[in-house]
Amino acid sequence: MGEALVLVRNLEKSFSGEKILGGITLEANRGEVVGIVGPNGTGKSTLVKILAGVERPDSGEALVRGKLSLVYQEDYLLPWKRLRDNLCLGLRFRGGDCDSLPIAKRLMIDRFLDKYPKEVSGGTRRKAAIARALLFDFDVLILDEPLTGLDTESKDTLLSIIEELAESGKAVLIVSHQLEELFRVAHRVYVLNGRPAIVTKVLRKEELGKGAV
Ligand SMILES: Nc1ncnc2c1ncn2[C@@H]1O[C@H](COP(=O)(O)OP(=O)(O)OP(=O)(O)O)[C@@H](O)[C@H]1O
Repeated sequence: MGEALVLVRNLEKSFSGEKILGGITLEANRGEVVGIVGPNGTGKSTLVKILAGVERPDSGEALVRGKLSLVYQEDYLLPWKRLRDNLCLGLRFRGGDCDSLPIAKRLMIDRFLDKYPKEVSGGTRRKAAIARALLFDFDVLILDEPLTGLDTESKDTLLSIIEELAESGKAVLIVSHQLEELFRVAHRVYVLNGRPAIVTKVLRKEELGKGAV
């Protein structure tokens, strides 16, 4: 097993006195694609925000080793910047060249690069948010509902990219309700359930896709 790049131990979080996360423990290793599934409101996005450092846990640990790139459930594209400039935020930060963007071509959004976010479809905005995250330099990629709104070809492309990232030694953590697609790429899937949420099942590669949830 590879080195753990995401480590969550006994993580607890309450909002307004109500416990949402009731002691979550999970990990994602170098070279792994790990899924998190669970009903609406279980606390999956809260877990992602704690890993990102934008929410503070009440107790327990949530660690990311190395550089993190993240796609939130909301696209958070800057409305006053064209897609190209949105995509290039990370690249320019590192002094990179933004003229040719192969990832935009691969995700089939290259013809929209001169448009503003409000001028393109929801699926195109989603792919732009994903492309922006992929253009950062990272060890760990966390994707919160990346497949929502994507057409079949775009989903297939994104799943191929995710597999390649894992093969190149990144850890990829995906929150998704799209179980069939998630199970195609995940090495392990954590099932969260209940209020407060706990991990009720861990599905391994060999069990995935067999109606195990
Ligand atoms: N900042 C906050 N303040 C108060 N309550 C919050 C806050 N953030 C999340 N919650 C509550 O915590 C619960 C878990 O929300 P969260 O968005 O993490 O769930 P989720 O599993 O990602 O849901 P979904 O599948 O619908 O995306 C919800 O009841 C939500 O209203």
